[in-house]
Amino acid sequence: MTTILDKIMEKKREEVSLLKQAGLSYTADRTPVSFYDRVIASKTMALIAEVKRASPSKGDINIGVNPVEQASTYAENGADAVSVLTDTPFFKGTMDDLKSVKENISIPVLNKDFIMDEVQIDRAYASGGDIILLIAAALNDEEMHRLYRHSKEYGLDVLVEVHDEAEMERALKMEANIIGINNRDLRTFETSLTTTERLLRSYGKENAIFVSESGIKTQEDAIRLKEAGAKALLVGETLMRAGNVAEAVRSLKVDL
Ligand SMILES: O=P(O)(O)OC[C@@H](O)[C@@H](O)c1c[nH]c2ccccc12
Repeated sequence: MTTILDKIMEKKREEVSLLKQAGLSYTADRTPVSFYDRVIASKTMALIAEVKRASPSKGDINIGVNPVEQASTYAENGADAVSVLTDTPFFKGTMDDLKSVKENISIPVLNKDFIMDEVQIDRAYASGGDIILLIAAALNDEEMHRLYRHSKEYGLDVLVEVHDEAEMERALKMEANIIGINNRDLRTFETSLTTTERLLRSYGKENAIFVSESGIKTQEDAIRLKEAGAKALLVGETLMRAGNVAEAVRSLKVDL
């Protein structure tokens, strides 16, 4: 069965090959802002607030959003990082979104994309990204290790995303210090917060920051995930659709 993740990765392969053909050299001299250090020092559950115009599972979510305004509202109301979707074909985001957001806020910025090659990490670093996403379901161990190491050479934080026990084992084995548990199955789109609860019952004592991702709507959800052992949340759709974004951000920041 070809899943949506397969389709995305296939399309991404074309994008990466064009990117390499273009032969641009990405140069920058900057020190990324650490999300890890911020979470370790925080007395509240950390919030990664996402700029997400559209998605394959939901279609258009908030197509008219101004990414800079949205991200600034996130930052001003206590978000600990902003995630910017930069995939265009499936999520309608761009690298320019990431750059303009970075220019306007000081909290760390996550380059949310489907990374499969070093060149995307070079570009993320040069564009102001502070955190890289590596999706275990989309990469084998050799790729994960290689891309993880490459990110670390720039001083970038890496969020390793898992969805089940086998992927969690792989993330822990490579000593990832920030592990995202995606409540959404990228193959079927089925979303349930019990994914975080189940995985943290088995692995919650391990030495990593666990980020619960996707399908988070209310303060009750945030409290439930805190009780499961998550130290951070990644929230997109709820914030993109909120009538009062500032209030929605504040309601998701709960004490640890
Ligand atoms: O909009 P939600 O349900 O709050 O989800 C946010 C985020 O977790 C989701 O966008 C996401 C998690 N992992 C991903 C990997 C690729 C693209 C997107 C994602």
